[in-house]
Amino acid sequence: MSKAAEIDIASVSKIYGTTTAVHAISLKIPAGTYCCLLGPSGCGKTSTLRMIAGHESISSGDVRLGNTVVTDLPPAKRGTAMMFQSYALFPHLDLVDNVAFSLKMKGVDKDERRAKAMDMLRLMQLEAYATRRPAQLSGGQQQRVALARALITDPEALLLDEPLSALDPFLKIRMRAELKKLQTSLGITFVHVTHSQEEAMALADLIVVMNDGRIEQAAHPRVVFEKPATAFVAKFMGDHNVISGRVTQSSGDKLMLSVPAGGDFLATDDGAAGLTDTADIAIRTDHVRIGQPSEKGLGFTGSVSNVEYRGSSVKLSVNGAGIDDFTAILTDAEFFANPVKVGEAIPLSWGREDAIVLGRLKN
Ligand SMILES: Nc1ncnc2c1ncn2[C@@H]1O[C@H](COP(=O)(O)OP(=O)(O)OP(=O)(O)O)[C@@H](O)[C@H]1O
Repeated sequence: MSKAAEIDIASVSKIYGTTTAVHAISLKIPAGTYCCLLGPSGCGKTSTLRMIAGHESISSGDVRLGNTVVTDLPPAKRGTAMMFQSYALFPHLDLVDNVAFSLKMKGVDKDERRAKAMDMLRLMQLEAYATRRPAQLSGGQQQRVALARALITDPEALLLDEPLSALDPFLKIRMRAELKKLQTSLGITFVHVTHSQEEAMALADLIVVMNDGRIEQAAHPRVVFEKPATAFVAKFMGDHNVISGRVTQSSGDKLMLSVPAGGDFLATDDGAAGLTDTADIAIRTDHVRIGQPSEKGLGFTGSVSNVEYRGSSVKLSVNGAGIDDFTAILTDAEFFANPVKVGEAIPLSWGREDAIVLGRLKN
């Protein structure tokens, strides 16, 4: 296998006619990283991946792979390989010829390319199926053929466009683990497009959250989870309550926010410095507890609007202080020690460190 390469995306834009799909994004993906491009439909993930692969022209900016600027190189000359969502296997060819296809295009002689294809099929534990055609395989096996086919060119980076979306939920989780294992053993850079937060959290060393053609945050999953950079990231990842309000007090790292026709909320965070006008704060759903706050602004009293049992945890939705569907995730033990019902008024609270200030995107 080749060495892994860093991918450097410098001020890259994609414009289709009058639509700007990607707005001058910059991102460095260190060599050997498992990177997930994550975001809702239409946010520009696939366009970004296809520009790295060379399947889509770059409207402005540059992409560098290792020491080579690949912006104007055709896909086969970039040192990348792409695995498509639909796998794009040839139905009339057996697995060996499917996997060997790109070597055939490069003019590699038959014995050599078939031997290499068998090596790749062995790596994917598919050697027993070498003479079958794609239709005679399960979804998971087809996916492994597509991976073998992409990897046969010894790429420095593998680009994967929603590689798990065609699989049923059980197989998805199994193949997810296999992808991670494969990336770890090959040590090459993977860039994987997904709209699933769970998939990105499970796989990535680097999560790049995109929205509307821009990068909202690029960080390790734990940082994205614990310290979402923007209100969009906090809402999209789904593990924070986001409170938007008017800044009524701001001094040092302390911020007091007033929700229209609602309560006052406190955040103590470096990001608070100098904020005026309006701001957003985020509170982790699994850090909210039932009980009176220890300090003004670290809780409110509201009415339970929904109780959802999830096995090891219980999700409460609470309306109050000008906020709808504020979420508290309690452990099952906590909840059942003191169960609450829909319609009941309860106090909720959290610690000082649990409320963080969210930033805004600079364009
Ligand atoms: N060939 C094209 N011509 C015109 N507009 C396009 C083209 N391809 C994509 N777009 C637009 O660019 C934007 C970004 O699309 P892109 O496919 O990159 O998003 P995505 O995040 O991958 O979405 P999805 O998860 O739905 O695949 C969308 O508004 C889309 O409609």
